[in-house]
This record gives sequence, structure tokens and C-alpha cells, in this order.
Amino acid sequence: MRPLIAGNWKMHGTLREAVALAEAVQAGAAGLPADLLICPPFVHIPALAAMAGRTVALGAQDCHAAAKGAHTGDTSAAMLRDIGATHVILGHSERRADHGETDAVVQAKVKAALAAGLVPVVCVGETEAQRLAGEAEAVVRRQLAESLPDDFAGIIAYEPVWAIGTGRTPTEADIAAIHATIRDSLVARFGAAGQGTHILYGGSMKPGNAKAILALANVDGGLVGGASLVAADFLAIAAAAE
Ligand SMILES: O=C[C@H](O)COP(=O)(O)O
Repeated sequence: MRPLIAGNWKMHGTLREAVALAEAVQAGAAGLPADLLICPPFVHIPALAAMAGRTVALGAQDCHAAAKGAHTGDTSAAMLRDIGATHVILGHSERRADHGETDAVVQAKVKAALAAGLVPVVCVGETEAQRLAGEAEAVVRRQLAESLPDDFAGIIAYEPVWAIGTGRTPTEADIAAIHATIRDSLVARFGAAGQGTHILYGGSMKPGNAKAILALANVDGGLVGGASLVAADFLAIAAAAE
């Protein structure tokens, strides 16, 4: 399948910086061997959606599980779709840790995203303690089982928590093993659709390690944090996906 390189900008950038970064990404997008998705902070989505000639897909970093209601400070999936997002990252470990999101909460959000016509990018991944205890595969299997609804259609991102923003990555063999586990789980539950589901790797992906990681079986792209804030690095990662 054609790789997907997604950038999670997290809580970075003024409007002016966001527009400049998106323009630089857009300027380098033609001819790459991967599709591109950028996920800026909510507030920047309208400006980026309005960019002329845009070929880079736009996503948000979270949504609420409810369609509307008394939820101060939250944003619904339909609102995101309305302002031009097509994707939404859900269950990122920073949301799970900072906002107490459980697998059940993540599943409710995935359902809301699907109902609104957004493609969910569902994040799973073990902590360092879980990896050291030999529980990484079991944790990921459980997160998939409990975070995905039966009608799931979307993208999975495997992000070992201890690799996010740390400059550390699992070995290639460890990445391949977890991605194989994820593929097995998806195929067992969703059949052919599971075979065609993108499984992204995330966690300290950089231009220097992207080629080796993206060449692994069942690694269908990347979810890039820090390096997605530098257009040249983000584009270099995408170029490595051939
Ligand atoms: O969503 C992206 C990830 O959390 C990876 O972040 P990172 O590339 O800065 O390690």
C-alpha cells in the first residue's frame, strides 16, 4: 500500500508559523513516494484548510466522544469535519496520560469520528515498564481490542511511549514484531480490511532512521512528532518511504 507519513504538531506554533510550515511541506509534497497528513493544533486548521492547491491532508489531534453538548473547552468530530479536517488522532499516549483517557474513552471517540466522516488514527503502545516486563505485545493487543469498535475503519499508529520525544527507538526487530502482532489482531478481527489497514510507526522517527524503519514488514508509514515541525526533516522522512 502507498505509505502515509503523518505529522503530529502537538501544541506548537503560532498561526503564522503554522502557515509557513504547512506551505513549506506543501511545496515539497509533489513526487514523494508517500501521502502526507499534517495534524496542527485545532485553531490552525481553518487557515491551513484554505491553502490554495493543497494536496496535504489535514487532521486534528483529538475530538470529544459526544456529537454536541455541555462540554466546555471540547471540540466535536463534526466540528472538525466542518472546518476541513479529514483525519483525527485518537488515543495518543499524551492524551491517555494527561487526560486520563482509557481504552473505553478512546473507543467512544473513534465511534464519534467515524460517525462524522473522519478517519481515526488510533495510537497504541507500551510504557517502558511494560516493555521491560515483557508485556509489550499483550498491552498492544489489549489496547486494540478495547479501543477499536467493531465497525472500525481507519489507521493504527504504534508508538512505544518511551520512544516519544526521547531520541530512543526500539530495535528494528522489536518494531517488526509489534507491527506483526498488530496486523494479526486486525486481520483476526476485521479480515481483509485488517490486511489493508495502514499501521504507522511513531516515536523519535527522524530522517536518519526513517528508511530502515519504513522498510520493515507491516510498517506502512510514520507518525512523526518533533521532526514534523521542520519541513525539510518531515519531507526527508517521506522521501525515505520509497
Ligand atoms: O505523535 C507523534 C509521536 O508522539 C512521536 O513524537 P516524536 O517523533 O517527537 O518522538
